[in-house]
Amino acid sequence: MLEIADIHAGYGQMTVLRGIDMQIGAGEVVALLGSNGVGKTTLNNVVCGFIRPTAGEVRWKGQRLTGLPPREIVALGIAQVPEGRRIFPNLSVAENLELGAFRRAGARKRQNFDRICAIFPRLSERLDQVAGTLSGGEQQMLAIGRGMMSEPELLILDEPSLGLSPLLVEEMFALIGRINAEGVAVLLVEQNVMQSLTVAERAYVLEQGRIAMEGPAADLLADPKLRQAYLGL
Ligand SMILES: Nc1ncnc2c1ncn2[C@@H]1O[C@H](COP(=O)(O)OP(=O)(O)OP(=O)(O)O)[C@@H](O)[C@H]1O
Repeated sequence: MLEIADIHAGYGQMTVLRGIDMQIGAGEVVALLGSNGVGKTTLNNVVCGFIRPTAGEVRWKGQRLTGLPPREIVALGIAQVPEGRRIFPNLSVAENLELGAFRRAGARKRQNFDRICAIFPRLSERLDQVAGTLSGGEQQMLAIGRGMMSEPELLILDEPSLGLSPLLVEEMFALIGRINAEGVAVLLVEQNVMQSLTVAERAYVLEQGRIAMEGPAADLLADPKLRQAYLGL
C-alpha cells in the first residue's frame, strides 16, 4: 500500500537518509525503530509531505506522493500524529477531535466521532474538558484520536509512548492494537523497542541513514544483534 523507494533526504548540506526502502501493507502494523537522531522523524515527514526528498519517491497505492502538499496526502488516507502531542490547549476535547475531521461533514462526521469515543473511553468521559488540562497521557490519546478523525487507512504515530508512565505505555500499545483491529494500518515510529516489537508484525531498524535490519517482529526480537544493541540483553 505504501512504498518508500530509495529515499535520500536531509537538511541543507547534511544528509540524514541515505537510500531508504520500506513497504507497509494494508492493515499492517509496522515499527520503525532506531536511536535518537537517526532520522525517524525525517522519514516520517518525507512520507507526509513536509520534507521533499533529494532522491527517491514515496508511492501510495501506486500513486506518487512525492511533491504533493501535506493536506492532499491526508485526503488520500494517511494521517500523522507528530511527536509531542500537538493539541489545541485552549479548545475542548470535543473541539480538538472535530478539527481532525475537517474534510468530513454531517452524519459521517458524527458517526466517526462516536467511533473514536468508543475506542478512547478516557476521552469520551472528558469531551467538554479544556484539552490543556488533560494529563500527558490523555493529551497523547487526544492527538491520536484527532488523527483518527480523518478516517485514515494508514496512521503514522511518532513516538506515542514518549514521556508516559509504564502503565500508560501499556495502555498506549493496547490502544494501537484496537486501532489496528479497526482495519487501520499503523506505522509506529518508536524508541521503545520491546513494546513495539510486541505490537508490530514487522519492523525496520534505522542506523546511520540506512535500514540496518528488517523482518518479522518475532525474528528481530530473537536476533542477538538487535537484543544486544537495543535491549541490552
Ligand atoms: N529542521 C532541521 N534542520 C536541521 N537539522 C535537523 C532538522 N530536523 C532534524 N535535524 C537533524 O536531523 C537528524 C535526524 O533527526 P530526526 O528528528 O529525524 O531523528 P529521530 O530519529 O526522529 O530522532 P528522535 O528519536 O530523537 O526524535 C538529527 O541529527 C537532527 O538534529
